[in-house]
Amino acid sequence: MHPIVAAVPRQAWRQLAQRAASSSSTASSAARLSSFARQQFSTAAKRPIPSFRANSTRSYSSSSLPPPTPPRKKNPNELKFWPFLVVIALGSGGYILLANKRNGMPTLPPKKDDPAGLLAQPSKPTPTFSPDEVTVIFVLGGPGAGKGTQCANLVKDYGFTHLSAGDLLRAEQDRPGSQFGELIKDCIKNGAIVPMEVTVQLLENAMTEAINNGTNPNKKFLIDGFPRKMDQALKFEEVVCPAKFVLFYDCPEEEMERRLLERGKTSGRSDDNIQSIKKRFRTFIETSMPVVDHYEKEGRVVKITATAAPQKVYEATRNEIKKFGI
Ligand SMILES: Nc1ncnc2c1ncn2[C@@H]1O[C@H](COP(=O)(O)OP(=O)(O)O)[C@@H](O)[C@H]1O
Ligand SMILES: O=c1ccn([C@@H]2O[C@H](COP(=O)(O)OP(=O)(O)O)[C@@H](O)[C@H]2O)c(=O)[nH]1
Repeated sequence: MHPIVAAVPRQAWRQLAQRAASSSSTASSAARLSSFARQQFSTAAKRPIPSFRANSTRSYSSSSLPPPTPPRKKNPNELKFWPFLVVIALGSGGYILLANKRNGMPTLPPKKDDPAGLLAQPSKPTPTFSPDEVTVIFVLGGPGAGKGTQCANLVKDYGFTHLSAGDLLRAEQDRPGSQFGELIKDCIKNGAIVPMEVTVQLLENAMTEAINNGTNPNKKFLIDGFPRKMDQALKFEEVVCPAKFVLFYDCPEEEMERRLLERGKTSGRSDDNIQSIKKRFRTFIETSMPVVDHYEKEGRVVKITATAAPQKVYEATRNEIKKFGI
């Protein structure tokens, strides 16, 4: 039996035969069709439906030819191919037209001094500051973990310059005429991260100023609350200065929340309220912790438990940074 014949559902054949019987002008043609259908069902039940894949190499000899195909009723659900052909034809035509048009367009002349086009690729920038001359330590931890408190201690004893990314952003937000004021205000209130270009530039400017005005002769910087997102981390180390290591203050959320609500009584900060605090915690977990994990994998994280009293946390900090020659 022909594969298409075998694949026609039994119900369809029956309907076909019945319709033919009722509409046919001669009873004999209806009977012929009906008997043909019966024959097909009985053989179809015995023979498996041929699989095109299994028989793809088989050739039919004339003796094994399938029986004559019965008249085929058009299936209203049958997939129409002509719309696909039209789409393919139109697409190919459009492509050819475009390609021909481009052929006539002028192209950039090859550079004489760069025949291989290597200079066309932007080269990796050299950081503004060399880590051999400038020491950068990133200070990370959740909001309220005590980063600012510990940085103040380190400044006193080690002569670091403390640059808080949050403080720099708040100053830029309040600077008259700043084009980023509104954006920064919005981000801080919602605990979101300000686009890295702004923060990286503010930090680089502050470092340059501290080095140039002689307030930081030993060129040691604590960069507090930064980087809070992977793109910032990569960008800063690429264009400004690679960091020596990361000081990470680890503190549970309940404790940080308690500290921030207490700080909020006097800080005047737009984000030291419970709604903003919750958003900041979320950003910290989702966006900033991956930065810590990244540096941890590189063996560049000094992790300090920040739940004890400030002085105890500071002692732990001193002990740990000794290991990095500080
Ligand atoms: N170890 C600590 N124990 C209790 N309170 C602390 C501790 N460290 C800091 N604080 C207080 O918690 C609040 C948040 O500290 P801060 O240093 O401003 O955190 P961060 O810079 O990480 O946001 C401040 O009010 C600070 O005085
Ligand atoms: O690199 C940074 C650092 C801070 N912020 C924004 O500044 C806010 C306050 O940061 P800060 O470090 O001053 O405070 P913390 O949340 O650590 O208490 C953050 O929630 C962010 O909205 C930012 O966008 N990028």
